[in-house]
Amino acid sequence: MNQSKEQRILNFVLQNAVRGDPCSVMDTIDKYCSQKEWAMNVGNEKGLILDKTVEEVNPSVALELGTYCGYSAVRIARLLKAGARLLTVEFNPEFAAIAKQMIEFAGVQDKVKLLEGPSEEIIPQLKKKYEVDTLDFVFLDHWKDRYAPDTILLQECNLLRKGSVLLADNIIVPGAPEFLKYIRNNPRFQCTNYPSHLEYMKVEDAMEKAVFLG
Ligand SMILES: Nc1ncc2ncn(CCCCCNC(=O)c3cc(-c4ccc(F)cc4)cc(O)c3O)c2n1
Ligand SMILES: [Mg+2]
Repeated sequence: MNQSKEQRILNFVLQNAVRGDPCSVMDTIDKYCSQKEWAMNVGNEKGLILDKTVEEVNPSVALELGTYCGYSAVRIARLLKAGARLLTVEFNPEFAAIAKQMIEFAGVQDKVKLLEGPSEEIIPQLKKKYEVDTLDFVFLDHWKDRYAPDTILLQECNLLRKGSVLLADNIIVPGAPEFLKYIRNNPRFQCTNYPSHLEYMKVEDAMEKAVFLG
């Protein structure tokens, strides 16, 4: 049974990155995906926008929707202060298994909780099952047509507080037009667009930051 692309990415990291060094893991994934096989990690250019946003928010509780191989989970977790945690949601069991190993190899497993399942099922469980009060930061990187309904669901579940920050990937490619329409016309959010490029490509992409005003 030949390996999946995601298994090849993980193996390349296990063989070439430095165990316990998150930056080494990120750089090794970026090297593989820019030189050998493209993959939908947020990448280093949009990754810097993610870094700046996480550093600005300095979240105690962060949520990521769409873990994939764990690249952005490692990227976010490495910046979290002592005691802070990242909950990351992935519904593809094969990707979740890869991400778990990636997160452990990077040495950030104590800060990350990987939740397997669709966002629409996990979000309503966050308060009771995962002891979340409110979310300081949310990174949206899952199905692009789930960005808007899940933003509504987060509000319905009282998971956002005044100042909670959402950051959405892929605003241009693949695109999240319904989310943009919803969030930019909603007076309860203050939006900022960050032009960038699709990971590992010269194609234009962008990220959108939305601060919940309460
Ligand atoms: N509801 C729910 N709950 C939990 C979940 N966990 C996973 N999923 C499903 C997520 C499926 C992957 C999402 N990501 C993307 O599709 C994506 C695509 C591209 C891209 C592709 C081809 C191109 F030619 C150009 C750009 C680039 C990106 O940066 C992307 O993030 C879930 N869904
Ligand atoms: Mg993405």
